[in-house]
Parts: sequence; C-alpha cells; structure tokens
Amino acid sequence: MAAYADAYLTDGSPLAADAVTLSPYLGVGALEPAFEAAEKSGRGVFVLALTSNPEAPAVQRAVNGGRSIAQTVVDAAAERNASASPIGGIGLVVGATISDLGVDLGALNGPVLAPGFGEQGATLSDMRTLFGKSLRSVLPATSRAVLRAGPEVFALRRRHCAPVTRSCRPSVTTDVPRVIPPGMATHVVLGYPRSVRSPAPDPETPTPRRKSWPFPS
Ligand SMILES: O=c1ccn([C@@H]2O[C@H](COP(=O)(O)O)[C@@H](O)[C@H]2O)c(=O)[nH]1
Repeated sequence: MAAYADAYLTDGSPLAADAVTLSPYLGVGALEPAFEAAEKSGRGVFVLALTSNPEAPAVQRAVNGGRSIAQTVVDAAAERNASASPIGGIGLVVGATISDLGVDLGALNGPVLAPGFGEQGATLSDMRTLFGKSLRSVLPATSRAVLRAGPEVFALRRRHCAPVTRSCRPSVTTDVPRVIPPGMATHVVLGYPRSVRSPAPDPETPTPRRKSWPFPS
C-alpha cells in the first residue's frame, strides 16, 4: 500500500491524482499509508463503503460484532476525520442506487462519492431521500451518460434535456443549486437521469437555444 500511496498521492509523482478510490477489504487499517500520504499532500481518498453494484450487499451488509461491514468502514473513516476542519480528506463511496442506506454517516466529517446516476438509474430525488442530512457532503458522479453525448456541452444538453426541457427544469431550479457546488452542477445536470430515460431528440427538430444555465423558468 505504501508504494501505491507514493505513486498516487505524493507530490511530484507522475501518477499523482487529486483523490483515489480504495478498497477496504484488506482491512481499513491496511490503508493507513494512503491515509497518511493523502493528509500530508492535501489529497483525498474515497474508501468503498456501500457500492452501487447489486452483488455488494452480501458482503457490505454482513454483520460482524454487531455492526455491518459498511458501518465499520464508515466509523473508521469518521475516526480518521474527527479532528479535521472544515472537513477531512478520508471520504467514502456510497452508491446512489441503494434504496436504504442502513448506515449512519452523521459523524463522517468527510466527502461521500456517490456513483450511480445516469446509466445506473439513480435520480437526484433519490439522492435527497437517501442521504438526508449528509446531502451537502455528497459528490454525485455520472460517467457514461455524459461521455456518450460529449464532448460539446451544447450537444450534451441537447441530448439530455431537449426536447423535454420542461422535465429538466425541476432539478435545475430546485435541487442542484442547494446541494452541489457550481463546478459540479453542470456535470450533474447534463447527466440528469430523468432526461436520460427520455426519448432521444429528433435531429431534424431544432433545439431552442438557451443562453445560459440554469434555464429561466
Ligand atoms: O459503487 C460504485 C463504485 C464505483 N463505481 C464506478 O463509478 C463509475 C460509474 O460509471 P457510470 O457510467 O456513471 O455508471 C464506474 O467507473 C464504476 O466502476 C460505481 O459505479 N459504483
């Protein structure tokens, strides 16, 4: 783990990243070199806690010593972040496709990376219900739903929001500004799952051009 930490979380390494995802299944303690390297260099890690794939609950919801494995991972990250201000760099991955969290994220004091939007079917309203008070720490992630239409921003918007612009408005005007930092918002809105499920736009029908996001109501 120390070698991985050097490669991905240390200044000057050609592979250094802002943050990496880590699996805790060697034991959370085995990740210590990565935690230390991330803290030292101001980087972050996201430890898998409750993943979005359907096979995950059999392992992550298993109970050991009165706590689920997922809660054990959450608690270890919370302990590591306890004294950090305003927020620690030990984050968790919690899939947005999960219907019932079943873990307490209240003491985490760290970010939550939530994959599952777009292609996997989670919606922004799922996010509000699922994460409750922890919502402000959640970074929603979507990949295929965005990449498939890219790289032009206008093409992305046209694919996902037109000709059903109206159905995109609720997320833009109510959910997003309150929960997602501006830099993230474009990404998330472009992958807004409700629009992913909408019919593909007719290439013959011109899309009304809107000057800027968020769309006027
Ligand atoms: O619980 C998890 C953990 C990681 N992933 C990864 O995130 C992206 C999701 O891609 P989409 O195209 O938005 O579905 C992908 O790289 C997964 O390996 C995850 O989906 N769930």
